[in-house]
Amino acid sequence: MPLLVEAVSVEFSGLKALDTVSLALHSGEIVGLIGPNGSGKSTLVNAITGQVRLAGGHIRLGDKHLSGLSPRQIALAGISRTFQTVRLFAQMTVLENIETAALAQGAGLAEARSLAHSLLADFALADKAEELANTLNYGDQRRVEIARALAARPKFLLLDEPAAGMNDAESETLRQLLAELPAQYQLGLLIIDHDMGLMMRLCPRLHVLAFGRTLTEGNAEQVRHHPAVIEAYLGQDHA
Ligand SMILES: Nc1ncnc2c1ncn2[C@@H]1O[C@H](COP(=O)(O)OP(=O)(O)OP(=O)(O)O)[C@@H](O)[C@H]1O
Repeated sequence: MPLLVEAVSVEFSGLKALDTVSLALHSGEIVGLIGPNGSGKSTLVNAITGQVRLAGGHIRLGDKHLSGLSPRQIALAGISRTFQTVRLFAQMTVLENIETAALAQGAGLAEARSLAHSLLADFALADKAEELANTLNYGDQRRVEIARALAARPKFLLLDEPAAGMNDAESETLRQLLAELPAQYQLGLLIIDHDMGLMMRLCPRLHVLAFGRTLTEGNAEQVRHHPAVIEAYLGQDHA
């Protein structure tokens, strides 16, 4: 059951943040969403999760229409996300952060606890289970966020800049972890990040946005050499 973004447009007081963007994401695959600052990447994730209203187009999970549903309903339908900035419950333990997400999706107490322990083991965070979330180092906090998003047992996971603020070693550890997720948890992964090294190595398919429109889609080699992509990135400070 693919996640389908069909000719989606989003406007903010006249500005077209997204203009007829289409994208398909299947279970088991990783798609990277790249583009210069302000090109509409976060807006696309916000559109999928119901955080912004569509000015046009549709979003579907297989036959089920997601557009028009509330963020909560969309989450319950199987879409989880993380945000650009860390949004953990700072005064809860790492374990409680993950358990809470499982409970919110309807898991029972015992089930939530066992799922949380197994996620912490998968993410090499078991020894941090009883620590307060805000005492963890930055890289660990970002991994707890991904584990928490997985506690909802999503069919699709949308990650908005998970490597932001990470050093090269942390980013490489994250890449290895993310590469395993689609097979390990039977999900499709959509990832936004400005770390082009990470994106090119992690994502077999890249979808490129500029000024709210799709520039191209392809593998790392195709995208890297695409004249319009080179031009779009040359027009800004960093890529
Ligand atoms: N809530 C909002 N209200 C008004 N304008 C917005 C809002 N959210 C985004 N925008 C505008 O929409 C455009 C796309 O923004 P968006 O954050 O989706 O880009 P992005 O590609 O994720 O950028 P970055 O890489 O810097 O995070 C920008 O011009 C931005 O200023």
